[in-house]
Amino acid sequence: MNTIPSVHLADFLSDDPIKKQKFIKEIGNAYENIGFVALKGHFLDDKLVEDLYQEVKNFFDLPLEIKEKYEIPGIGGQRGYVSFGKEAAKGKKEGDLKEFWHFGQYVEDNPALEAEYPANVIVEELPKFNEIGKEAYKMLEKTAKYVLRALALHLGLEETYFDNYIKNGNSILRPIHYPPIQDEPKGAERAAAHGDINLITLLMGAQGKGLQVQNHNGDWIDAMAEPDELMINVGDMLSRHSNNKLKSTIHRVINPPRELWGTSRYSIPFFMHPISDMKLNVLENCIDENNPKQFEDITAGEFLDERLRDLGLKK
Ligand SMILES: O=C(O)CCC(=O)C(=O)O
Ligand SMILES: [Fe+2]
Repeated sequence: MNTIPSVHLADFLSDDPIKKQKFIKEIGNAYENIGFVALKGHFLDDKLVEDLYQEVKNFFDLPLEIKEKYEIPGIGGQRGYVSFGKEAAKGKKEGDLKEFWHFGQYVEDNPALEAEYPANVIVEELPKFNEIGKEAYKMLEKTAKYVLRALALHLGLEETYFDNYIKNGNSILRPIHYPPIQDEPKGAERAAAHGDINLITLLMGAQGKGLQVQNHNGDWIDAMAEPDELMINVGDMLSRHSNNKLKSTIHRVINPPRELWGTSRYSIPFFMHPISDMKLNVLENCIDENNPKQFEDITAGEFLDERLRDLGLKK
């Protein structure tokens, strides 16, 4: 596969069982091959998308000493600001050429989870940034819920299998700013090759060149979405759970050619995580003679901890 297939969520939400089945088949095939789809028909309207980009730009435009007020020690960068160069891809020593922000779950009716997660960080200078971030978080979470319902059916599970694991899940919305490049990056990239940690990722901002995905042959292919599409990919948690039936594909963000070094890139991934108690143990119906169990039993919380250490975000 050398292109990213495009699917429409309206098919899955349709009353017509043939359309619904078509969506499941298309996304299932895409995830068994390239691991990525571009999705139309998500729940973010144009105004929300526009406001979100504006607020994200406003935030990253703040002076560094203000942004640094919101960099909270001791929480593995899981909420608030993470400054330039802090995160390095697993196995890489050069930090990525990016700064980012994390909005976390807005827990409802669950004091235990509220106590477990770090609190969201509020930017005093930009009240609208906090509001719009929350609204986008909710709409992306809702979109992701339906995508996971389709994948549950594709995997031969109950349609609502994931619902209780993702309700109040440890999901994260991460606006990223890749600033203009000043000096020769010396081995550093905007985002070095990596697989995502979580169940699925919904990415806003893949409209310009930059994101590349590695196919079966090891070739890097450009992954670009239309203006009304989200790029959605499988993360390592879902790959483990499905015994790698669904593929968590390695991807990266390359540095622009020199004549474009002066431009920023903004992208906004939503990393859909379950609650930390979810067992990622390989599903029985994904194991057979030809596909023996490939992964050790582990919970989502344990797996996340391990990976935050690999990224240099947690000590
Ligand atoms: O900026 C992008 O387009 C992709 C970012 C990404 O892959 C990530 O943050 O995991
Ligand atoms: Fe990623």
